[in-house]
Amino acid sequence: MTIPVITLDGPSASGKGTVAARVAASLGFHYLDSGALYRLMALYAMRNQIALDHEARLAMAAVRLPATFAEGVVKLEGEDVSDAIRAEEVGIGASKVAVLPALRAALLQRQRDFRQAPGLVTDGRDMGSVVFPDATVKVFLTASAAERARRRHKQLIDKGEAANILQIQQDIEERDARDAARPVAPLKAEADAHMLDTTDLTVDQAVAQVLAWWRNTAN
Ligand SMILES: Nc1ncnc2c1ncn2[C@@H]1O[C@H](COP(=O)(O)OP(=O)(O)O)[C@@H](O)[C@H]1O
Ligand SMILES: Nc1ccn([C@H]2C[C@H](O)[C@@H](COP(=O)(O)OP(=O)(O)O)O2)c(=O)n1
Repeated sequence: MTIPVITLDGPSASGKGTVAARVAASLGFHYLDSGALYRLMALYAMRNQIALDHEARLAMAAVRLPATFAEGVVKLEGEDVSDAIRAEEVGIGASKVAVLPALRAALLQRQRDFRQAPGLVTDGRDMGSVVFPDATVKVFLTASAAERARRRHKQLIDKGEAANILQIQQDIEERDARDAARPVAPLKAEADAHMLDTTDLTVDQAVAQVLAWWRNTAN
């Protein structure tokens, strides 16, 4: 029997990670935040003075990236970088290294290894299109750019970071444009994905909708 996978793809701050983690907890499934891998690569490059477009060096580093994920803690070379990878400039850097085909290829198997019984919930940009094209349920999550900027702004303020909502919206829109325009694994809704616009939904409502699609497919 193939191990079930639920994929959530979509633009920045649409709520993918929040919904995916909740769905995974509710079903007792594993959870993969694929964006964290791209963020780790960006942080690694920034810390080691590797240019964000140095494809050969970054692809090589991706294969043996000394990173671990355990109980919500992300470590790079043994150091807890869970907060560091969430910084806005690391998100922008992640979107830049994510255009490199060799780096994406180097991360592919690493992501597929997360497909473990009893199942996996994963979020990113190409989970349903490239990494798990045979996923049981595919969801494309969206929200208006203004609502997404508001959410990211609130997240940063709650963490005690200074943030300007207009700057955030501009960064988000630039990042989405780059993620959607790249030739390899661009951000786009698959024909077989369920569309979920969360602009006017609560987290509970979004989670309930994904679980309903899962139950319809699994039974
Ligand atoms: N309906 C909703 N669905 C998902 N997240 C929401 C919703 N409403 C508000 N949020 C909030 O939006 C913020 C951004 O969500 P996050 O999961 O980090 O997005 P992404 O992984 O797409 O970047 C979180 O603080 C989350 O609680
Ligand atoms: N499967 C993925 C996941 C992320 N990326 C890239 C593109 C995104 O702009 C960055 C950061 O992704 P992440 O999901 O962590 O970002 P957000 O939380 O949605 O703002 O990584 C990707 O190309 N493919």
